[in-house]
Amino acid sequence: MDQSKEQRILNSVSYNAVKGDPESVLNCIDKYCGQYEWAMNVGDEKGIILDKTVEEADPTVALEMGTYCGYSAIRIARLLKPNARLLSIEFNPEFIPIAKEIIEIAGLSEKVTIIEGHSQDIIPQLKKKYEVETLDFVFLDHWKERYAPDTILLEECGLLRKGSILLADNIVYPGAPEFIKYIRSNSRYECTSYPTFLEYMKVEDAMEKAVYMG
Ligand SMILES: O=C(NCCCCCn1ccc2cnccc21)c1cc(-c2ccc(F)cc2)cc(O)c1O
Ligand SMILES: [Mg+2]
Repeated sequence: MDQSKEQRILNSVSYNAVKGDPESVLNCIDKYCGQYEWAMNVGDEKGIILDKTVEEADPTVALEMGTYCGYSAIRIARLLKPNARLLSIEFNPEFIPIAKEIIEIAGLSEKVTIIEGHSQDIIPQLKKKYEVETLDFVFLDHWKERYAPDTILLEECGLLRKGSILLADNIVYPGAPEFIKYIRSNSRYECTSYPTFLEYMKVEDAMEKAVYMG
């Protein structure tokens, strides 16, 4: 059976990246997906917004929804302080071994825990099963129609604290209109929009930052 796009991305990283060097893994994926096969990594342009937001949050515990090949997990984990950790939820089982291998090549396996499942099932388990008190940073990059209900679920599970920072990808393309409606009309969030471009394309997109005020 011929290889998947995600396996070809792993091949390219495995062959071209410098082991233990997260920047070289990110550059390799961006080059491959920019030149050969588009893929839904947050990419190098939106990646800078992600970097800045992670640096602002300086999280001890971070959550990501939508692991895919591990690109944003590497972007986040490479900025984490010692003993800080990233939990990343992925529901598509075929992506998980590929993401694990790419994160391993970046030398960041100790900082990243990939959890297989649907966000709506995993979020309620984070406190007890994954020993999370509250989340300092959340990156939303999974099903766009789940951004709003999962944000509400994070609140209901007591996983957000005063100052928790949420960052959502794809606000314009593919779009997350229900999330925008919810978060911008909710006085408990301070929202900022970052107009940008879709990964590897000259197509407009945006990211939304929402700080939970408790
Ligand atoms: O769909 C996107 N991402 C989500 C993929 C599926 C996530 C599934 N999943 C993962 C964890 C998880 C937990 N619980 C439930 C479900 C879960 C996406 C799409 C595009 C895109 C596509 C086509 C196009 F022409 C232009 C743009 C660009 C992006 O940046 C994206 O992020
Ligand atoms: Mg995305």
